[in-house]
Amino acid sequence: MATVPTSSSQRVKVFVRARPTPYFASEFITIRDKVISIQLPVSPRRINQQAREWNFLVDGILSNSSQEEVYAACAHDVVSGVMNGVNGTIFAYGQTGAGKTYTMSGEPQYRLRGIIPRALSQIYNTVRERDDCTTIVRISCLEIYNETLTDLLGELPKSDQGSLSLSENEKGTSSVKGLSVRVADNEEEALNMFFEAEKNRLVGEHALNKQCSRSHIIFTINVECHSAVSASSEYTISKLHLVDLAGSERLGIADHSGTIVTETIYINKSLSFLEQVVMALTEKRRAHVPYRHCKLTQLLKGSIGGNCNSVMIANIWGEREHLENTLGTLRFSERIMCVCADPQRNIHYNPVGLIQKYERDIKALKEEMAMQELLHGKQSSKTSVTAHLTEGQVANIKDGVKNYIAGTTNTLEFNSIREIKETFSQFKEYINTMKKDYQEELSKLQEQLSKVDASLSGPIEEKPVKPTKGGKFNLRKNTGAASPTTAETEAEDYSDKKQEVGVSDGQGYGIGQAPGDVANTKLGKKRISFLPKLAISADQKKKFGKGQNLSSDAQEFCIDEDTSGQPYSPPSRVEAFELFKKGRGKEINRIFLQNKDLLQRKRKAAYDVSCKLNQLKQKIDKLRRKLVDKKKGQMVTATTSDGRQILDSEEYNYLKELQEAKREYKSQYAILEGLKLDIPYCDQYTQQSRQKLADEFDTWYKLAFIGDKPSQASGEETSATSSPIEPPETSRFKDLQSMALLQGDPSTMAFYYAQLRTGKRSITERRATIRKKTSMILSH
Ligand SMILES: Nc1ncnc2c1ncn2[C@@H]1O[C@H](COP(=O)(O)OP(=O)(O)OP(=O)(O)O)[C@@H](O)[C@H]1O
Repeated sequence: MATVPTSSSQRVKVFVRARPTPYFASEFITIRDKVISIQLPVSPRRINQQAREWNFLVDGILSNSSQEEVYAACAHDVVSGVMNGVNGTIFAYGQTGAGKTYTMSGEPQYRLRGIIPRALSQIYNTVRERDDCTTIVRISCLEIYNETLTDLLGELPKSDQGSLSLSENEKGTSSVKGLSVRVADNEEEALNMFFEAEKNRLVGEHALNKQCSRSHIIFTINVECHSAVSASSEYTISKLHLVDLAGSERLGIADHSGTIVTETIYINKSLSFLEQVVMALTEKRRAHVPYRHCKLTQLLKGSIGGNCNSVMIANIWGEREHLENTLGTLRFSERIMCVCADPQRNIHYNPVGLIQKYERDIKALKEEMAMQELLHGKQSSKTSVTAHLTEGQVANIKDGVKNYIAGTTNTLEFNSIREIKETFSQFKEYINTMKKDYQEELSKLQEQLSKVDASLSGPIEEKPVKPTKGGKFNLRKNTGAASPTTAETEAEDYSDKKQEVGVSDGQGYGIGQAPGDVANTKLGKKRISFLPKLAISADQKKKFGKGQNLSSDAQEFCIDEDTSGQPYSPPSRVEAFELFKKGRGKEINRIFLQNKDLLQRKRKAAYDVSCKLNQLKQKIDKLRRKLVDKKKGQMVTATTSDGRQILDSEEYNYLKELQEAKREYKSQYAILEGLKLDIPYCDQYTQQSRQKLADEFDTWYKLAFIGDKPSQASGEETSATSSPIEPPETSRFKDLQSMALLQGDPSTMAFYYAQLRTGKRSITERRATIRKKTSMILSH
């Protein structure tokens, strides 16, 4: 005999409910806690009769218990399990008149309602309490009478209904073709269905019961739960079978006639098949369980034990005349308690989620295979199914590396050796691209520097030249290797021209030895133009006045064909700067404007991309909301009869659009990241060229219009020129001032000009600083 599993959660549970009666055979039936003992009376006609006593241990004995108590003991936990996705079965077994229908359906009074209406109540209470879950409740009710299936909730009257047929899917689960499965949105709707089924069920009169059920009734509640808070593709579908079996008494066919005989045959048959199924289920070694012998066992396949919570209520009628039937019911109880159970949640996946899950599984398996191949040295680039990463995978890795470098993420995930390798190669590619960009920038910068240097007589070490006899200064050109092309060419030119001061070098400066005829710097003497192509007009000259305050050096650079000997004053810095930009500073000004323009374009592009990203974000949010709404809508309508969710074309389009928007968002985000990297870089170049322009202008202006005083050369330093190098604070301040000038605030120039005159800056030092800064940026 099969043994009863120790834990009640691992088997079918049994509760005995005794119908109240004033004639309870207490001398033969004893109830102690969970044990019920039956002692059959000794028959006086039998000899050598052994004492006939049986003890049955069950999960609970409900004697004189209210409907509420019965529900709490037998059904509450099963219904809770159903709400969590675990199937449940509660069925009443017992002889006619023992109270099965009273237990399952109850009486019309609310207080006396049975397990089915109470279960519906518990289900809807739970639905109301849960706001993290969207629940759909579907109801069906089936009657098995004489091996014929009847839909008790069918639209057509019983007489017009064709017979329903049973079918089995590939998993072996039985279903009834054509059975109505109705969605009940609330408790009231569900109770209406229950009452409708009660009304339609077949009831006959029996000697022992005026309202005798001549059929088995299976009332089924399907509960489908979807998460309302997460976009999980997972959901549960569970079913609760509430079964009111026909009376189990073994009545002799001879006791009846006609219809009752047929009914009795069918009832007896189906209940004995049920017993056989139960017996088979308790035998661990038995491979075949005879479910197919009758409709009842076919329909209850998998609902007794297995993965569901099963409870049997054994209804007994404890009067002396029913002792045999009571004994039969308790014996069946004992057997069914040996049926094992392993309750499990019924988790399902919607089709899209399922595809995604399969894709993930396939990917994981491929990676696993690749790892195995690699570990066993069998990696073959052509034969292996995982030989190459897909374009999408490579793009993902590239994005990951970019984000990692930009600091938007701190982790990189790998699923395989190939991904690790690809990540390294993406890093390498990134570094190479950066290196190339920097090299290009470096050569551009060097080119710019050499142009500027050339415009300032090449990479000059400007040295105060010893005053000539006339006390004039010459600029000596350094023809060293630092800027060979321009400088050397020019040096040759100058040697051809005997390096005469005052001969235009095409760059604005006159260089070389001063010819004897310009040794004197008296005003009114003919000078070579410092701005050869922008000769100062007569008006300008008038305005500037005559250079009486100019240094001898400035006088040298200023053109003045007017030899009237009138006093001469320098132009304002604003005016001079305009002239400078068109002449000597043309190239550096062009570079500065070019850098500034590039910076502005990058900033504008970054702004445009940010706007686009915001729009995309809004679109994504909107689509997500639409999908959630759609999903909720689907729960009511878009489901198949077996409870599977259908993805309609609208939802599919939303998903597609969402995917597209996400892809676009990702690519725009990558562009923005690139721009974010570019902007500081361009900004730095703009600042540098701006600074360079300001510096060159200062130098030019001082040399052209103010000049080093001869006293400096002779060692008579003034306070304004006492230090050749400005202290850093002054330098920084000056930088700002120059910037203010360049940013178009000329009204402040007088002030800045005065400030500038307080210190003298070394051009060589400034150039060295610029070069140092440049090399720092490039090596960064
Ligand atoms: N626990 C109970 N308390 C009060 N009345 C009960 C109880 N059990 C059964 N009865 C009464 O006994 C009668 C028979 O009960 P019921 O119809 O539920 O039996 P049954 O087992 O379903 O019989 P059948 O198999 O013939 O349908 C009913 O009138 C019912 O009200």
